[in-house]
Amino acid sequence: MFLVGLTGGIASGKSTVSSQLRELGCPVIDADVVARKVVEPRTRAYQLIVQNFGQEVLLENGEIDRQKLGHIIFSNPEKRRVLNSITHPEIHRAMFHHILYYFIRGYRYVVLDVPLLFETRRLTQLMKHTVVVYCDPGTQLARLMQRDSLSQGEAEQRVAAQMPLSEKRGLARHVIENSGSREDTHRQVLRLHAALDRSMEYLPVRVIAVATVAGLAGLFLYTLKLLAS
Ligand SMILES: CC(C)(COP(=O)(O)OP(=O)(O)OC[C@H]1O[C@@H](n2cnc3c(N)ncnc32)[C@H](O)[C@@H]1O)[C@@H](O)C(=O)NCCC(=O)NCCS
Ligand SMILES: Nc1ncnc2c1ncn2[C@@H]1O[C@H](COP(=O)(O)OP(=O)(O)OP(=O)(O)O)[C@@H](O)[C@H]1O
Repeated sequence: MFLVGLTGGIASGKSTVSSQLRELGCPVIDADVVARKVVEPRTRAYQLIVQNFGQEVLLENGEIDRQKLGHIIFSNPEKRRVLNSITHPEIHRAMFHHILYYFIRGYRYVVLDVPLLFETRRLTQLMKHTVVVYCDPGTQLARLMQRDSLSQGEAEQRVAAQMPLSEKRGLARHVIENSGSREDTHRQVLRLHAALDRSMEYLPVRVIAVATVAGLAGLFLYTLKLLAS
């Protein structure tokens, strides 16, 4: 089995691409969904968030007020670092369990939709394929402002909280250009899907080498035995 890291910038179109991949039958693990699960009330991360950010980041029903916490961490790098240090280990652990589930079910590869993939070197090293969903800065800002009802300043702050998208594009093995229409993106997703299906990288090179040598040795011994009899 091999892992495919799908990443990009905030609102660059990762969810759009990952849902198209899901429709094609690919298993996808969405880090944003996992991140919501690991901070549910009574979890370890939840308790640490309340300890570090106070009761004021809770809604009346006791859940985390994501909007409020978002406003705090996107305008303060130190607070963002604290939240990341609480949530990221839990997110990675939960994602590992999801990967194991797909491995046991016999999937050849799994797509991990992780916004901060390249910001986490350890995670990047586990990926056989990396895919960046790119869109131009103007389109990214406009889509972010519209989707999350943010002012231009707030949207710019959120974009600035991540590695520049142009830099991520330079690090990726595959790039999906999502500044145009969804149909245009879908055509690229079909090509990516075909490339992943063709990829033989799930076969560990060492296993193939050992199997080949063992096969050749067996054939050699068998031939010797035939000649001797
Ligand atoms: C700040 C929180 C509460 C805001 O929640 P909200 O529901 O409004 O947004 P959501 O979780 O859907 O995230 C939207 C996007 O924001 C960006 N983003 C989220 N967290 C971060 C972060 N710590 N640093 C930079 N960008 C981030 C990502 O591009 C993500 O796709 C939430 O994002 C969070 O708990 N973040 C910390 C965990 C994390 O790093 N998640 C990203 C996946 S690894
Ligand atoms: N090709 C496209 N044409 C028009 N709108 C698009 C296109 N791709 C994405 N969008 C819209 O842009 C917004 C951001 O897209 P999406 O949610 O897929 O991004 P994302 O990278 O998953 O965002 P985030 O990381 O912030 O959760 C959404 O409102 C989506 O509907």
